Amino acid sequence: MAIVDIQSPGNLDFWVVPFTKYSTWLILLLIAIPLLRFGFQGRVLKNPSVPIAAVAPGESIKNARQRFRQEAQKMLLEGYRKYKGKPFYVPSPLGELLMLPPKYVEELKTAAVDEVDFVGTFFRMFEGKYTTMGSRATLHPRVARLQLNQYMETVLQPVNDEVVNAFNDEIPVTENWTEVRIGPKLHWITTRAASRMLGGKALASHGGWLQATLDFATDGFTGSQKIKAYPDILKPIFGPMLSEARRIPRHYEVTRNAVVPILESRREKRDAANDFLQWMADDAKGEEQDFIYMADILLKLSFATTHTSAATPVQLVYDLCDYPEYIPSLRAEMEEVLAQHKVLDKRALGKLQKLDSFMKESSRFNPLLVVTFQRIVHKGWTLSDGFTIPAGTQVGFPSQASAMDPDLYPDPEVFDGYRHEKVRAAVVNDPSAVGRTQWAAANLENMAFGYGRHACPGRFFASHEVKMIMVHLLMTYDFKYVAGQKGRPANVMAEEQMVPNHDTKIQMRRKRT
Ligand code: HEM
Repeated sequence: MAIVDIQSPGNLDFWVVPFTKYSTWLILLLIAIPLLRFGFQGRVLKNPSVPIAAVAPGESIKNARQRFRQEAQKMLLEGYRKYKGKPFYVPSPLGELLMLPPKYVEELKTAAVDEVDFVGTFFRMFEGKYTTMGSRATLHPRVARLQLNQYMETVLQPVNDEVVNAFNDEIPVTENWTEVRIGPKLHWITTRAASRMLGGKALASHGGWLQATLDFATDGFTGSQKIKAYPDILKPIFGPMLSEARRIPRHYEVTRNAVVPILESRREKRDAANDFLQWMADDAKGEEQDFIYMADILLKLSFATTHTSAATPVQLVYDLCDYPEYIPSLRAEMEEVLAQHKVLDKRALGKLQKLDSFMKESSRFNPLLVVTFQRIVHKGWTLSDGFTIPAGTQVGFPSQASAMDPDLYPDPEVFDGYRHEKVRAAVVNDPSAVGRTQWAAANLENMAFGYGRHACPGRFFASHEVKMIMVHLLMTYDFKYVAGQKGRPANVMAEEQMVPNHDTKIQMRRKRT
C-alpha cells in the first residue's frame, strides 16, 4: 500500500481533512461575513431632512423598494414633481437612492473619482462581481474622450459602409410587405456598425466576436436581474451558479481569439489602422499594453458602445410607426443633404437637424436610463449651502422626470418631433445655444448622457451612427406596424433601465415614394 503524504497540497486530503475538521466554523464564517456586510449596508445613514418619495399611503418601504424594479419611471416622476428643485429619496432594492436637484449635480460634477464614484454604481447596477461588467480601467474612457472624437471623421465612412452592408444582409429589400422583427435586426446591424469603429473590418466581419459581444450584453443584463432577485446574503452562493454567469468566461475567450490576432498581425506588419483598438494600442501604458488586457477591455466597452446605441433606432422606428406624418419631411431633409454631400461626413450629418430633433424627442420619452449621473458618495459630503450627503449614499439625477418638466419643455406630455428644432430656430445666431439643444448635448437641462467628469464620451459617435442608420432605413424602406398592433409596444423596465421591445414585428418593403 502506497504511503500517502497528506501534507502535500497535491493531495486531495490536504484540503479535505482540515475542511472536515473545521467545517462548522467555516460554514458559520461563510454565513457571518455576508450578514455583517448586509447589516452594514442596511445602516447607511439617511439625511433625516430629506423626504422619501413615492411610497403609497399604508405601503411598506420594503414593498416600495420592490416596486422600483418595474415602476422606477413613475416613482421618479412623482418625486420630481412633488419636491421639484429639492433633494428626495426614492426607494429601490439597493435601499433609498438620493435624487439630487441640478444645483447639487453642478457642485459634484468634478469631484474626485475615489470620493464620488461613477464606476461603483455600474458594478451595482450590473452585479459586476458575478457578471464582470464594469471596469476601473482608464484606458477606454481616455481613448473615447480623446482619440475617438479627434479622429471621428476617419471612421465615419467605414461605419456607414458597414451600416449599408449590414442592412442588405439582414433586411433584404422586398417589393411586397414583409414582416420583420425589427428589434433584434437593428441590434445586430448596430453591433456590426459599432464593431467597425472598434476594430475595423476584421472585427466587424468576425462572426464569433459579434455573437460574443451580443451574448455578453444579454447574459450580463439578464444575469444581473436574476442575481438581484436574491437577498445579498445568498448572492455569493447563487450568483456564480447562474447559467448566464457561467457562460461569461466563454465570451472573453472568443473575444481574445478575435482581437489578439488582429493586434499581433498589425504589430508584425507595422500596419497602423484607424480604429478604437489601434488608438488603445497606441495610448496603452504598462500593463495596458498586454493584448489580452485590451481584448477584455474591448468586450466590456462594447456594452457601453453598442447595446446602448442599438436601443435608439428601435425606439425611433416605433415612434415613426406611431407618427408616420413625420416621415415625408425627414426624407425631404435627407434628400437635400444627400444631394449636397457625396458622403455622410460630420458636416452632412450635422445638417440633419429635423432628424436630430426627432431623435431627441424620442429619447425624451424613451431614454436608455431614467436616472443618470449615478455616483456613490464614499465619504460624507457637505455642499456649499450646508446640505449633507451621508457616506455610502448612492446619488443620481432623475433625468427622464426632468425631461418631462413643463418649465423646460412646454406641454411635456405632447410628442412634438420638431420641438427642439423650433427652439434652435429661435437661437440660430448663437451656436452654443444651438449646441445645447442637440441630441448629443450634455448639460443640466439635457442629462440623458450624464454630466461632468464622466459625461458619455461616445455620445457624438452615437449620434452620427444612429443618423447613418436612420438615413439608410428611411431612404431604402417603407415601414409600418403590422395590422392589429395597438400603438407603441411597451418598453421593458428593469429598475432605471429602459429597454425597447424586441418581440414586435413591423412590415417592411422597398421605399416607393
Ligand atoms: C445612445 C447611446 C449611449 C447612451 C444613451 C450613453 C449613455 C451614457 C451615460 C448615461 C453615461 C454615464 C454618464 C454620467 O453618469 O455622467 C455614459 C458613460 C460612458 N459612455 Fe456612453 N452612452 C451611449 C453611447 C456610447 C458610445 C457609442 C460609447 C463609446 C464609443 C460610449 C462610451 C462611454 C464611456 C467610456 C463612458 C464612461 C465614461 C467615464 O468613465 O468617464 N457610450 N454613457
